[in-house]
Amino acid sequence: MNMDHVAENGLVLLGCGKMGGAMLQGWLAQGLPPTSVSVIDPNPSDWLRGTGVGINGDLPENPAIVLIAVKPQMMGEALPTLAAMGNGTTLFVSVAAGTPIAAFEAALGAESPIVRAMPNTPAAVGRGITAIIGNAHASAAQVDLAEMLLRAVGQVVRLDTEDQMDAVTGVSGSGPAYVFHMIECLAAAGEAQGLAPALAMQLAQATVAGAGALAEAADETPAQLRVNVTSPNGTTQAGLAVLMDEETGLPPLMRKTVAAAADRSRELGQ
Ligand SMILES: NC(=O)C1=CN([C@@H]2O[C@H](COP(=O)(O)OP(=O)(O)OC[C@H]3O[C@@H](n4cnc5c(N)ncnc54)[C@H](O)[C@@H]3O)[C@@H](O)[C@H]2O)C=CC1
Ligand SMILES: O=C(O)[C@@H]1CCC=N1
Repeated sequence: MNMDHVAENGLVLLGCGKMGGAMLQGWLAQGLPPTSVSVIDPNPSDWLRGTGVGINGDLPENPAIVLIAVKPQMMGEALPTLAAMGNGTTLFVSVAAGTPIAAFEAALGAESPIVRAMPNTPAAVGRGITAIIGNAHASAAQVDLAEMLLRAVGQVVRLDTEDQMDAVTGVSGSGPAYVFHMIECLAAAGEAQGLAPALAMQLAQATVAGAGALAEAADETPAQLRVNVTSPNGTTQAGLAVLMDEETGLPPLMRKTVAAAADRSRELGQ
């Protein structure tokens, strides 16, 4: 099974908001024909209308993949729509935070192949990372198919157990928001030091993007890259003394942040 299988048999996207849209944008950019995509969404965006995909029209009888990207809170309403789809070969892939595989098996039948996935929005520019795990009825070929589809929009990692998904959600699913907030805070701190807002934002944005690119490209660890910036008794050392404080700095704050997101993921799964 490959992308041609998806193009031939069709992909149904249930919910095309920020995450569904980010992935769709990536797939279309990778050459998935818009005519092979059918979106179900009561509130299609202008961007979606301009893509040429099918919107709220006829659905393929046995699509290769049904991708579920509605809010976990909307799942109760959305699942009955799904139950009518697929014939045992259709693979269901859910990106919903919290919602366990068991909830889909209850709605779709325990024999349905299901992959639970946690992507993130950098998928829109092909730089996402998605963690996946299949249920007992997802064949190796079907998990491979999900991986191939998601690899079109970034990296893919496979999990050993479903309960890892809560921590993954706290780190990489929600993670882009932490980084965007860091850009906001860095820019605001620059303004507090007298820089004009636009200049402070340009410096903050380029610094985070550049540091991310360097961290990915370099052979050194992030810890070594940090040391490389830090001259003895220099400016970085003074700044890091605040940021790295084990009681008031980023380490306890990041632990609390990721724990709160992971806890919320567990809560959504109840
Ligand atoms: N936004 C993100 O960074 C990430 C989101 N997710 C997951 O993706 C899912 C969607 O999240 P977002 O895209 O952020 O939300 P969103 O609110 O932007 O998109 C949800 C979409 O579902 C549509 N919708 C509502 N009811 C529907 C129904 N009954 N049938 C079909 N479509 C329906 C809405 O019109 C909307 O376009 C959630 O389950 C979330 O946990 C996962 C990883 C990252
Ligand atoms: O905030 C949320 O619940 C979703 C899941 C991960 C990122 N956004």
